[in-house]
Amino acid sequence: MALTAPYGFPPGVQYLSTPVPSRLLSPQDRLTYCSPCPPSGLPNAPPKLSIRKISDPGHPANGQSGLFNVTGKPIPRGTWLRDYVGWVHTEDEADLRSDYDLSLDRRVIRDERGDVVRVDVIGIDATKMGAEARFVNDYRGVPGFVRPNAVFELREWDLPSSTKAEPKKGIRMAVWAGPHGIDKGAEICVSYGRGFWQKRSEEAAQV
Ligand SMILES: C[S@@+](CC[C@H](N)C(=O)[O-])C[C@H]1O[C@@H](n2cnc3c(N)ncnc32)[C@H](O)[C@@H]1O
Repeated sequence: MALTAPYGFPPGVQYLSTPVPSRLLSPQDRLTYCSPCPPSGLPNAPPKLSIRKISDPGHPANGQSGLFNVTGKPIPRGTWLRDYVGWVHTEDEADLRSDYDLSLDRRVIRDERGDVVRVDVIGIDATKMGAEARFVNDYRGVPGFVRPNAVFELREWDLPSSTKAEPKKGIRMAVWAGPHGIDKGAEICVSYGRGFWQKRSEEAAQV
């Protein structure tokens, strides 16, 4: 069944409910990061959010879009808001210029002595495909914000094939209401981390 994209979702971007794996992802990683999550696997019912065009010259993302709380009331702290879905890929496939790519998971691979052999990074890019969470802006410079009101954090649930002897988890990167909750009508803003903006200013200096 074709999914209906929410109002404000760009027609050129594929609307997803479930992350799409790169062909280079291992069968195990596909299962972990790209299995569909049934409604019973969600931490709470999805609160009503809306993608809105920003038309405030004082907003640093003026002219772009953002994601807003339209539940008509504050959203309590710790509420699950949305999963960050997109194209799930290996580190080598990361598009370093992407505005929608984030690190989904890091796995430390050790040898039999316990020494670190390498760290595998799994990324998720919502440039060409994604859902509402791709519209979450960074709080820096946004009028009224002194700190983010939401956070990125992993969540997991038991896959249907999971047993006590062999537990199997599905994992998603998700956006959650921060420790002070989200005010009625407020934009949902996270921190992308200083690294994101540092990289930006280095790129701008090279132009
Ligand atoms: C994941 S997208 C966020 C959604 C984006 N506003 C849109 O309409 O598609 C990340 C991009 O949003 C913009 N952005 C987000 N937060 C910002 C901020 N605090 N200041 C300036 N630009 C911001 C930057 O262009 C950044 O590369």
